[in-house]
Amino acid sequence: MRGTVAQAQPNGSNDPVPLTATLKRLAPFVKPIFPRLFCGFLCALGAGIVALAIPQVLAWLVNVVLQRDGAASEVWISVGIIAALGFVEALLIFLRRQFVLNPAAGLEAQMRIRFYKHLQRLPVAFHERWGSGQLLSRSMSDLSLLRRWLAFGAMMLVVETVTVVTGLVLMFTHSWILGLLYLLGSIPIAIKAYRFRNDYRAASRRSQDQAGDLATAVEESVHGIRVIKAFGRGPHVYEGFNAQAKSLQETEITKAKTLASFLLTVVAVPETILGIGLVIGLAQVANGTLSVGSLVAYFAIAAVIAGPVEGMGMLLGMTLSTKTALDRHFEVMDSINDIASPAQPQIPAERDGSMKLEHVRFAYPDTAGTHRPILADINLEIRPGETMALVGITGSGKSTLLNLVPRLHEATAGKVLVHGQDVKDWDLEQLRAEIAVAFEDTTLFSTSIRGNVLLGAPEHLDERQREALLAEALDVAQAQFAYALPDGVDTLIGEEGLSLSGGQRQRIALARAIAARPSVLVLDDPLSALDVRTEELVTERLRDVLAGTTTLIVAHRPSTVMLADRVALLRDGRIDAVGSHTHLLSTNEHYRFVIASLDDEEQPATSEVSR
Ligand SMILES: Nc1ncnc2c1ncn2[C@@H]1O[C@H](COP(=O)(O)OP(=O)(O)OP(=O)(O)O)[C@@H](O)[C@H]1O
Repeated sequence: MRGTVAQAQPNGSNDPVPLTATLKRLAPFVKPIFPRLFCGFLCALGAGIVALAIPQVLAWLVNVVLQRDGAASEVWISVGIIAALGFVEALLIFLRRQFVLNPAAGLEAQMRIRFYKHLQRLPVAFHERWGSGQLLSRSMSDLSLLRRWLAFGAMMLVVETVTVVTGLVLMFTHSWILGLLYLLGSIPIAIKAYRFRNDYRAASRRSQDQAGDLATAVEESVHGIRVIKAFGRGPHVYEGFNAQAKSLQETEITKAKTLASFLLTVVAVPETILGIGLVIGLAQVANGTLSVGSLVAYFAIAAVIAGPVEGMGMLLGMTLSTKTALDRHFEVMDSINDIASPAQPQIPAERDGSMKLEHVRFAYPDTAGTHRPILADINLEIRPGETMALVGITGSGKSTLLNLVPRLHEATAGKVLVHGQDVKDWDLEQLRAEIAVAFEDTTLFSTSIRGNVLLGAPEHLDERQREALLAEALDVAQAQFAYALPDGVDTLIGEEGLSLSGGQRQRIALARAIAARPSVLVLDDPLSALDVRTEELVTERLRDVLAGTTTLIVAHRPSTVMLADRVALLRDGRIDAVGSHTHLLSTNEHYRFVIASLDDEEQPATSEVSR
């Protein structure tokens, strides 16, 4: 199982980034949409102010109109003004939505695309370390949270603060004693808010990380459903998932309790203050120091700002969750892509088809320094147009070596040369266009057979040429079964090609490598899932195709070895011997051992060994 978030980014929750630093990083994204957000903010502010104006009209109605038995028309005017203010408030709320929704959704999409692009660029080593669920939750739910906060949370937090402050000022204008009383209530709220901020931020980080790990668990169990079922591990996997889901549930409950406890303070303190205020206010009215209208207005203002006061707790929680989401987003965006094109890529003098490894050393990043390097000192030359088989015992580093050629991993030391030029000096895209790869563990995409096979096909080809290429690749890979599928080569294959058999998937993947028309082919045991007869047919056709292509092929079967012009034997991180199959068989003890352990008794090579 890939690393959980704790392994992936150890600084996660222990080294919180200050809020201002996070917002500063968001600023360049917000800048282009700021005018619209600001208009939305003004509308929201206007709506808040209009809401506060209603109690003023109410005070006037009670103090002036009703006190002097005003005409019915004056009462109707007051009612009309209140209704109009209500309408204006609703209109402003509508306009706020109109101003902010589109830009916020646009920003979310833009950041998501940038995130995806960055993920595509990050090296394989990064993806091996990070759980897919973590990346999924960071690209989906974290950015949705940001959109909601921008479109609503951020501006409402400001607007509601302004509303509360304005309300307080208005309270002071009606009665400074009652205003001061209400203001005193903010002291316990501020103390509570400080504690809430710390507790909620920690819980929010934990819950978002746990949700990511849970998504990884779902992804892995869906992906590995066949293995789980076949080994009857359903209950075990369920228990593991259950434990993870419970941990998340507990964190969510902690989060909810933290918020609830804060909201309790936010609601209870003003309510208590209002109770005390009522007693003081009535006493003031009784001794004539406060008008009835002002007392009514005071309570109407309190009713208007009760919502914002309460809402500020929720909005503060939302702000903290969004900050966590942004920190999680930037953690991925800050991951350094250490396998990139050089500043000034070079073009090889001649595309001679050669491939060479000179004193290549490689250790996986997480084992570097603790283990012997997987590849200690590799020296290997593959001549132009030659097919070289790479054999070695399991775990000797064959796949690792192959990954160094298209720079899926970077050699720790030494040089890998393609067409005589160090792969580090190539433009990465050009290098990878030059090399086609087929892995034993095939990955197909949820699109048509045609889409999968022509994935790396040269872009300059016209429709007719592409069709011809598709037909040839399917033919060489013995994947004609594709034509018999319900929609032929346009048949959509399920996620990761699960609707195909292992052998069929391998043949499609092989066809994909062939259709890329590479000058260098890197094949990691691409025939392992084929039956002997099909392998024979593929091998026969592949031999023609490989004739002009420099090929490095990892072989687990003698029949694959037979494809090669020469064989390289990998042992203890070094190339132990290079030569023809028969030469190595007769001269190298370890080669005989490796070949004897390969899994194919039917093939001539094995018979040779056994003879
Ligand atoms: N991402 C990784 N991080 C750390 N170690 C790894 C990683 N991938 C492979 N290894 C280790 O590197 C060694 C070589 O693995 P590799 O897959 O290259 O061997 P191989 O010769 O291709 O094996 P096989 O014949 O079984 O396919 C193994 O010990 C493996 O555990």
